[in-house]
Amino acid sequence: MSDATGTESAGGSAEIPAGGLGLNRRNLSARTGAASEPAPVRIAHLGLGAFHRAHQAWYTDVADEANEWGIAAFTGRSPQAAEELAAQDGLYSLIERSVDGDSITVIDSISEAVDGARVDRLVEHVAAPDTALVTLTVTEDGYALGADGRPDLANPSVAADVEWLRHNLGAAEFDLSGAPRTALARLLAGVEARRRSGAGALAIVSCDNLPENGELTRAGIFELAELAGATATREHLAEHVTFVSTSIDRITPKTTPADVAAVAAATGWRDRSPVVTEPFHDWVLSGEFGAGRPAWEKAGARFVDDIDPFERRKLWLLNGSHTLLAYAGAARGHRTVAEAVGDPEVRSWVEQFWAEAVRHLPAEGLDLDAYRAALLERFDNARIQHLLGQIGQDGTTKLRVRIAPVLRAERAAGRGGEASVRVLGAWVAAARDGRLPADRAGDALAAAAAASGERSVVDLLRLVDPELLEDPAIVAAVSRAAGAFASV
Ligand SMILES: NC(=O)c1ccc[n+]([C@@H]2O[C@H](COP(=O)([O-])OP(=O)(O)OC[C@H]3O[C@@H](n4cnc5c(N)ncnc54)[C@H](O)[C@@H]3O)[C@@H](O)[C@H]2O)c1
Ligand SMILES: O=P(O)(O)OC[C@@H](O)[C@@H](O)[C@H](O)[C@H](O)CO
Repeated sequence: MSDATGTESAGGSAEIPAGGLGLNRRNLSARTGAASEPAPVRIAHLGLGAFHRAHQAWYTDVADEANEWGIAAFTGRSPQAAEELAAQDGLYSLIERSVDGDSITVIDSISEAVDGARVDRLVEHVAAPDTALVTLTVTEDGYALGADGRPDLANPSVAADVEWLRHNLGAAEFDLSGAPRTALARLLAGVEARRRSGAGALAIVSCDNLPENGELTRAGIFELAELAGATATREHLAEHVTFVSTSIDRITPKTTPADVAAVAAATGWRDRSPVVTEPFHDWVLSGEFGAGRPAWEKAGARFVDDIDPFERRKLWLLNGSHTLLAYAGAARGHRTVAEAVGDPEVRSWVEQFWAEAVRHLPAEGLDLDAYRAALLERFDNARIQHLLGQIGQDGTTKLRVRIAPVLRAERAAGRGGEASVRVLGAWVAAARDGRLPADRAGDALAAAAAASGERSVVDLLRLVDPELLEDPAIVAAVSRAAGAFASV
């Protein structure tokens, strides 16, 4: 349902050229003949970031030729992305950036862009009978779950939200003055409103880089309902709400001022909020959609019974090697994925890590050799400026799901897992040297890094995955690897 202002450019300066046409539905319709009315909202989305706009909103845009599936997209923490997009009627330019040039398209599947603090609006949309699904890209941190997968009550926002839910889910009307702050609590309030409105089935579709993301979301929401003593909401969840697991893939870096200028120069649109992504895209989904969904398969999405092998392939091979590059590549002075993977030493570390990981993936149906070759090509695309500093954020959570499972599997098979150990060593060295990007573990991470000698390795690894400490050889090996990175 998008317009067709496809065009080619090769990027530009950081200046927005004077003039140009403001991007909004009236101007788009006048220029291209596209429908000027937004599609009716049938999808609510939490986490209006770059990835949602490059992935789910793009899939919906391509699939929804009849303009029937509009998205109401909510930011998670700051209103800025919603304000910028609302000023453009939800429209934005998607820059598909290949090694040869840019292809730019206006995406119009977001019908409403809303500040996440507007919990009233979210609740209204989730309760509406026309709404069929809720998608999420709130980052791994946004689920606010502890290492045991349960709501992290040590997080003050979660504790406050449980209190709010306890007082409001059973009340005749929600008191939104102290409305929930965390994504799952907001969603649970919406589900309770949907129960009251008598609307039927709803599918909740997690699109974050987490293993078993559907099941994790399901367990987190059920546990919140339990903590809030919300029996009726819990029963409604069990009867009417399904949780869909997904493996999602499209490398999407942060937009830069140069990208804004490139759109203006290539298309004439004055767009404050474009998104850059790679041409590659993949979406594998598993679960029930009781109230329907867009025909995402028209854009290449696949629906499978067992998502686990796809999920592990992507999380370990792509995200695992991204995490490797973020610490081991950065230690060698590299700034972006393409720079780091262009360093033959670092590239060989990536290949070694992949060799460890693929031993624990099914050989059938995953085409692992082709997948790895394609990954190298994607990482080599130097026109995508994917910053290692961005990828390296929240390493404790990411190492837990991307590296630790491979290392544990290698050790269980009687091998050393040297390539996985190297990633942990690079991360430990960066933590000790104060070179780590921001991490949700904050003070605990700083305290662990400040401990002396092997103690710091033990304390740091505990933050990643306490199970790693059950094998003393891992601590010794990570200490040695960290020593090697400290001297890089
Ligand atoms: N960017 C990619 O290449 C990519 C690819 C695959 C999957 N993903 C998944 O999508 C997520 C978002 O990536 P992005 O590129 O859109 O990032 P982004 O920074 O552009 O957007 C993140 C969104 O999540 C919200 N958010 C952040 N922290 C939150 C919190 N604690 N609670 C609630 N909401 C919160 C933000 O407000 C924003 O709306 C990633 O963390 C990852 O799980 C990203
Ligand atoms: O988005 P994050 O922070 O979970 O991880 C950083 C990258 O590894 C990730 O965004 C990949 O680019 C993406 O998963 C590719 O599909």
